[in-house]
Amino acid sequence: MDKATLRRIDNTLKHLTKVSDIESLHKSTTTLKDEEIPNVKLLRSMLDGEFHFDRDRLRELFQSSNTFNENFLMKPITTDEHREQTLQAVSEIIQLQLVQLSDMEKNPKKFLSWFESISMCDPSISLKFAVQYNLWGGTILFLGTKKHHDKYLSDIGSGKLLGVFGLTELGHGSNVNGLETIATFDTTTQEFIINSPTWESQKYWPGNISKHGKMATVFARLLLKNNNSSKDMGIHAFVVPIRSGESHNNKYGELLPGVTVRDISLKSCYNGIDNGGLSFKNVRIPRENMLDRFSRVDENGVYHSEIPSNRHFAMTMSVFFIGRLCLSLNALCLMKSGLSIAIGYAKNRHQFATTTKSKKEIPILVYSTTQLRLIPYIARSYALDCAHKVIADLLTNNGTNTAKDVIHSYSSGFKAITSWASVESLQLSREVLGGQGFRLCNRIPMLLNHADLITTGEGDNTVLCQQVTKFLLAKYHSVIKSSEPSNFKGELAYINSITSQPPIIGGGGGGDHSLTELISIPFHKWLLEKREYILIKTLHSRLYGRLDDELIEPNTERWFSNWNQSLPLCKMITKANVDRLTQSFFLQKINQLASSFSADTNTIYLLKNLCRLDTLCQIQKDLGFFINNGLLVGESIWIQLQDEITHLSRDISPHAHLLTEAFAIPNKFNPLQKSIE
Ligand SMILES: Cc1cc2nc3c(=O)[nH]c(=O)nc-3n(C[C@H](O)[C@H](O)[C@H](O)COP(=O)(O)OP(=O)(O)OC[C@H]3O[C@@H](n4cnc5c(N)ncnc54)[C@H](O)[C@@H]3O)c2cc1C
Repeated sequence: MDKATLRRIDNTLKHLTKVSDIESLHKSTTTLKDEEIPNVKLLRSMLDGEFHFDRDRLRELFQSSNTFNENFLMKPITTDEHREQTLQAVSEIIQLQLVQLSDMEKNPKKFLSWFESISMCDPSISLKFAVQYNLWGGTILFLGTKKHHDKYLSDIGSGKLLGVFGLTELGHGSNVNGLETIATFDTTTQEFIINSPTWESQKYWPGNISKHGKMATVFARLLLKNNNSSKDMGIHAFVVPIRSGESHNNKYGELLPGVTVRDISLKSCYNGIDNGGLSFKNVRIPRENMLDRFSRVDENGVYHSEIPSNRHFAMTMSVFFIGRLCLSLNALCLMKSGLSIAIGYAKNRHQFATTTKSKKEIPILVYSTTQLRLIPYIARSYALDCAHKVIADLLTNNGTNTAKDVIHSYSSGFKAITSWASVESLQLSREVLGGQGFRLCNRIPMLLNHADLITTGEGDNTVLCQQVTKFLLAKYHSVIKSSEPSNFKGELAYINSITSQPPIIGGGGGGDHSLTELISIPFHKWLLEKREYILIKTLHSRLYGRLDDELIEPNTERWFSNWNQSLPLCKMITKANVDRLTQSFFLQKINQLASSFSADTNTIYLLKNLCRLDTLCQIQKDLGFFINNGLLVGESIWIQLQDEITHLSRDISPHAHLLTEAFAIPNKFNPLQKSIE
């Protein structure tokens, strides 16, 4: 052990002897009494949910197996060593047999819970699963048919057949509809011929490509002969073998003829994943390798499709919502991990005394600025955790009844907002650790880099916000132009019951908001609903013109110009939508817990305060909007709001360590805990 680590252990132990001081300082700043300590077991049971046994088995594995030691944080290791360790970790998780690949479809709640748990260790491990199960396995499961399922799924699930998901190209990332890779059908040999016609058309970024992958699902433009020319049928997915079986020189096999691979090598994160570039020259695959759930090519080269050509691409892409939700949970888990470490540090790190006379330095968690850096994000973690659980319930209980466009919107919006929140919180956690926050062994900088990737992976957040907005706008437009222009349904049904005045909660009088009102959950709900509605209405009138005015034709230059000017609104609308859903879903889970046999009033009280704090913080981020629209009034509203957030954070802070203890991050991944052991 190096000297610095020993010093850290020593300091930590010293700090631990001062627990009573910390408690007394906290006591003076809290409104909760000692006997009102929340029940950490109850909190943990809420977060772990119904698959808590599976989660515990994973935690035991991470704690006991050396494969899960994060060697790359302690000393330089080679990229190859990291990649092999990641693969070994994947294999040890698979051996537990906690989920089946088919659970993505049959039991998404179980799959999502499992995915969040595997996000606790080195993030390369969960991303390796995202590639192997969600992307490579997911394309076979969701876009393939029985023949593909029978042939591949079992070996993909067991990790025997490692694969690649080749969608993104060097030239096209967000705009995947512009891909250039080509699949032409040869009727004489009954084969598709795969080609990368340009440098930009190489598949770029796929994990498992540089080293481990044997096969790939390749998204390519299907070209079919039409008299003497060829007709572009749009983007379709094909299974393409890329490596041979084990060879003398290489246990992962040699590249097959016509396949070229480039290694992307070191990145700022996920270095346990072998990302790379992949291109094809006249690679032939049999006709049955086309993933034909939605469309197929018969032996005469004739195309058949279940769905209209203009919907084909959207349908193909819509099956990936589960992968996006997994990454969202990944970001959430990184945020929880960072908060666990930062709270442990802030509770034990002492700087300055309260008075010049006093020799006793106080824990930095007592400072309101430290509380404000961490406690609102603990609240956000609980709120987003519960929201993801409600979405998982919807997917599992309603199955196909939950409309695809709703799920696409949820997965896109929540992935965007959760990953942005994760990056923000990890940056603040890093700052709370001061200089220690730069040491890789303390995990925070590593977690931050990984959370950052999730803002881009599985769809760039900014682009996803446009998709959420388009979904909401279309719903709004269909009602506005209908014969019942005020009868909103489904996702917008909340608009029907928004009152013009806020719910009256002991009113403040004189135009100011009373404290009761400011912390009132129904008032928060009203504010969130109003914001989303006003934003959608504003964007709608910008794009379509006023109702009695000329309509602006969609898909025209004028439309694009308006749309482009309005893009900042897309981010605001997505945030407003996700915030409204988050509050509603969080309350749903709190109420569920409150009605359970084991619930106690103190824990429920604390959870409701977390809900209040989370919503107030989201409102504060958009304060200008609320004031400008007359939803929040009074000259001193800005300081009232800040004070309320500060007070709530202060009141919750004595329980911060219990709240993060309930995240149950294994000690191995908590550097402070590790040194105490
Ligand atoms: C570590 C890693 C692993 C990956 N693994 C895989 C994999 O296994 N398989 C795979 O297929 N892909 C993979 N990807 C690719 C990933 O999905 C893409 O990086 C992502 O979709 C974004 O595409 P891009 O990088 O080309 O960015 P671009 O699309 O070029 O975006 C660049 C910027 O332009 C902005 N922008 C683009 N279009 C618009 C618009 N219409 N309006 C406003 N702004 C816009 C974006 O917001 C972004 O800020 C991986 C990427 C990384 C980094």
